[in-house]
Amino acid sequence: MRLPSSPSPNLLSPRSVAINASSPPAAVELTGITKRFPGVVANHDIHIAVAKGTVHAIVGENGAGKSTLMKTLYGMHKPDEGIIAVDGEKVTFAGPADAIAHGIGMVHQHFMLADNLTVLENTVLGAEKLHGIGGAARRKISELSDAYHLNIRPDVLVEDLGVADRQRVEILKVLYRGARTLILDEPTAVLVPQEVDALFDNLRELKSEGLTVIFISHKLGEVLSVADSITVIRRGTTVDTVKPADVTRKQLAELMVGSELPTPETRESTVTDVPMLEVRELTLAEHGAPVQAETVPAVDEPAPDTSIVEEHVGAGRLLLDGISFTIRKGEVLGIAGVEGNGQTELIDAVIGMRKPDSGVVVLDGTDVSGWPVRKRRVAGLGYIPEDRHRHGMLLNAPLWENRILGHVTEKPNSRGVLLDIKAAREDTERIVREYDVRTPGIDVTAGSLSGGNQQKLIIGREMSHAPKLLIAAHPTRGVDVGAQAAIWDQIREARREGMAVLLISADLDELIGLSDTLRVIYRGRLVADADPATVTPEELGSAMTGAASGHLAESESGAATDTEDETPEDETR
Ligand SMILES: Nc1ncnc2c1ncn2[C@@H]1O[C@H](COP(=O)(O)OP(=O)(O)OP(=O)(O)O)[C@@H](O)[C@H]1O
Repeated sequence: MRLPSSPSPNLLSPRSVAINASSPPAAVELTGITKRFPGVVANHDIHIAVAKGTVHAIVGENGAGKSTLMKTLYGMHKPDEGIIAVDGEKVTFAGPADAIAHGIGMVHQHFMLADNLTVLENTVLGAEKLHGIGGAARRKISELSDAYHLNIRPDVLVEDLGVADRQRVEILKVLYRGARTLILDEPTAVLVPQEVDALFDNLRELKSEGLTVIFISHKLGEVLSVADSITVIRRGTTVDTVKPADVTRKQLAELMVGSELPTPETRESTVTDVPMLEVRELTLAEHGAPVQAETVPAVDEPAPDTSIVEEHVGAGRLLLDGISFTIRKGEVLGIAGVEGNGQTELIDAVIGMRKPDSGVVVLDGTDVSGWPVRKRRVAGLGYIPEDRHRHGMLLNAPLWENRILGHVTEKPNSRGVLLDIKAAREDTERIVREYDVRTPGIDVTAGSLSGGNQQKLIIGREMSHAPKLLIAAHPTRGVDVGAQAAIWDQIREARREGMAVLLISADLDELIGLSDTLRVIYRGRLVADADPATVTPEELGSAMTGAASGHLAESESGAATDTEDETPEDETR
């Protein structure tokens, strides 16, 4: 074991936890787990003991082997070596059904809910034998919701729920199936700070009832605040299990990476006067329904009721309601908002995937409103998509083909009208090197990369074309702290050379740290703006829920103050 600085005497080695004979049996104990894939040892001699009634975090770099380990524990992979014990009993799982039968449940990062079904229907689906599909099931759901303060009603439609509620439905589904140990894969990645606090309250509630939670996270501050124990995995193996009180964030990061972390550079403004993207009065109504403007708080009205913050924009309402802004060369415009408030539609309209009902998109002085996606891409638009599995990658295709994706007609991928496979392959090798994509080679499928490494490949691809405008949706979601700092540096470097960036992120530290200008989107409208130099995540979070509007950074108390509505031209001070 090696701690980079000031080792603490209280650090527990994973083995010492595992063999402590006086403790009650661990909820879950993994001993000597090894899992190999072709060309990769994803897990090697893993030792973890998770004490009952605790929250146990698993941290590690992208590709360290966290998801593989959790999938093994959940019966999705069969370990090549090693023992899994649940409540002191050795078990083998042929599949997730076996894991569930032993009280182990998993909440995946990508929710697996059918939007058009109710909470009840989603919950009983595949588990009809437990409590049927009617009254008994409804009662059980209400009981669980009350017992763990999940605040979920059985008869609401999932499509009417916000992200945090959907996550609670996933947790409820797992509890409904009798889980006593819950595995959560990066549960906070999609949540705003207030929602993270609520989730952590739920986790504490579960813990106080004797349940056990194992969660994967890249957010070390959160890990330190909620976990009872933290296991660090590096390059496939457990390097340490520590108590949060015994390590600092920096020590934890260094345990993960095995070296000093890069320090982020200091900021200097590179914003020019040259508009790169001008968006004027973009309006988009939900398809097929009568258009009725959603009332949002006028800047001089009192703050609205925040109890409805997670309500999604409903039928017939405007998904985008007169959105106008300008991003200049060398400027990062960050847009903060609770997911589902128009961010996706805004990106779709700018990139050309969705046609707005009205409004104009001007890229580098040219009106591109009627242009298809491909033409906008060639004109200099780069795109880091929100959902890399749906838009950014072909999971079954090798890395080098994914490098070509979206840039078929551009250099180095093509020469004239012909594909230049050799050059594309060489360039993929370069991206793998420069962006530290951990992979056995460029011929493996993108689907076999860990989530963070997929993201690094997409960023490398998009940055390679030196876009004039980069649309970056959650660019570092699922990416470890070291890679996050590297990606931020890449974006800053390109910005210094004149790239404009439209940044959408649920990570408020990222938004504040990277943006030159900040706007808040709420129910399809830009309702507030803030100075990234002075605004706090809490102030921003509050504006995101519709509780504050206007210019956020001028109030001494930290609460928002109101300003006059602005014209598009003067919006990007
Ligand atoms: N099905 C698979 N086939 C081949 N290789 C795989 C497969 N699943 C994972 N791997 C490889 O195993 C290693 C560990 O991946 P894993 O997804 O467990 O990492 P992780 O720690 O969860 O990373 P991240 O933080 O990026 O999600 C990586 O090198 C990955 O490419």
